[in-house]
Amino acid sequence: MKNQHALRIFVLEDDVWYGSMLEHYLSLNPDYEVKRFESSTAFFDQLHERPDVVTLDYSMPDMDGSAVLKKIREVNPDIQVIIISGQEDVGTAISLLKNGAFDYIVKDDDVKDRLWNSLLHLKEIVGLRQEVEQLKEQVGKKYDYSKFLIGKSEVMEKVYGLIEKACKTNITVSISGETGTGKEMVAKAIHYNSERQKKPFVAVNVAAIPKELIESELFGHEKGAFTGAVTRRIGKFEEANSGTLFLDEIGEMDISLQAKLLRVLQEREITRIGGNETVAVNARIIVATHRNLLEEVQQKTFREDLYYRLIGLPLQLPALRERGNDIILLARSFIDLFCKDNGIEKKTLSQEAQQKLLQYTFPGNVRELKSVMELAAVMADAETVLPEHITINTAATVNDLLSKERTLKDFEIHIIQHYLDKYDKDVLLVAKKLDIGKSTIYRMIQAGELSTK
Ligand SMILES: Nc1ncnc2c1ncn2[C@@H]1O[C@H](COP(=O)(O)OP(=O)(O)OP(=O)(O)O)[C@@H](O)[C@H]1O
Repeated sequence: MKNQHALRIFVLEDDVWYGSMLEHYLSLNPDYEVKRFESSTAFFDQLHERPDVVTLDYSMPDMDGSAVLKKIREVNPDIQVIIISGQEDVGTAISLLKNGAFDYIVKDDDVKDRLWNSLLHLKEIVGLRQEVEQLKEQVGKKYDYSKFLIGKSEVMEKVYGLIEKACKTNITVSISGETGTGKEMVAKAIHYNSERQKKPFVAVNVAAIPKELIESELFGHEKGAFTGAVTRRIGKFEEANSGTLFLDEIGEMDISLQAKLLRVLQEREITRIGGNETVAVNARIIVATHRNLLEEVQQKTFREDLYYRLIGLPLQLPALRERGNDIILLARSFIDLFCKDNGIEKKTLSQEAQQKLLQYTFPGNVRELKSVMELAAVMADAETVLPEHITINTAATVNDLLSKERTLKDFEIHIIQHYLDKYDKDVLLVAKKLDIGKSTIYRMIQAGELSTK
């Protein structure tokens, strides 16, 4: 069976007897896989197999040792080379070591021992290097999904799976989700974990730019293209070249501009406003919307052809209220972050405060939770955040309540809960305000449908 962690050694030695001796000797170590070559030509033919180490006879008849070393380093600088030389020549040895040889061993009586020790040393280095590579890979994974994006719920795990797929190719990604669910963060996670990570990530919020300016913002303009265009300006498409262009709130794009965007995406080139020259576009596109674009297509406010161009890999971000215990993970992380940034002592989240958070529907999603937790960290004087430190914007709850389709029973529960929250859990007052029997409320509390914490 092949030993996955074996050190792969190529022995390049024209002296058959000497080479066989080295091959036999090194093969005694079960952690070494040894291959022997008698000519440089045969050796270079097999170099694509990427040995970890080469033991190189300095005086090969078909190519001199320095040239072999140079060529190996050009092909793959990770391959370590141990020179084995018939003569002790300090000048040559130094020059070879300077040029990247790992060791220089003279063919004398000690050659086997020295080679053995040198390889042990090297194996340690190669092992460490592999370990570093593996750790880097793990850190890389952690970087995107746990440092940036917090959440372990099943729904978020699915999102991570899609992000991983999106990172591997240039496919257009369309992210949808309510406001504050982390659409921009996801777009960044994709960019910074894709091959384009070292190139620019350029975000444009389509809704935030006046209609008249968006075209020049995206495609740029030439000097004098319109009043106020005093200099030539490149647009976001050009700025994001080789990188990623994130078009946020794409559903807000004016229908006439949609036609222009479609043309750019089809032809992969832009023309700056007022210009004739075309410029190739190589930006990866990620779009986001809080709207249901398919509905917009049906209502003819979004072009169907553009919709199909942009849909690519659809990634639906769940609302915070669908992420279960992620609310607590996020809440804790926001408190920690806030305390750290402001140099105040760490605070913990009491059980009751956690319950209060879990009962709220967070229409503003993660963004809202973040500001609620920052305020809570300020309000809590001691080291524990209690329910009274958590200020929930009840007006938003009503809006959210009515904007969602629910069963009548669900509406009932949410409305009564909203009133209980608003009136400090005063059941009698709530019963009076809603004109319902207090026993109805008590029964629902007992059934666990309502909370008085
Ligand atoms: N999973 C997450 N982990 C940590 N922080 C998050 C997460 N999701 C969102 N956030 C934070 O919530 C805030 C809102 O995120 P972001 O701006 O990405 O949301 P959005 O969906 O793009 O919002 P909008 O719809 O308003 O454009 C940011 O401060 C972001 O750092």
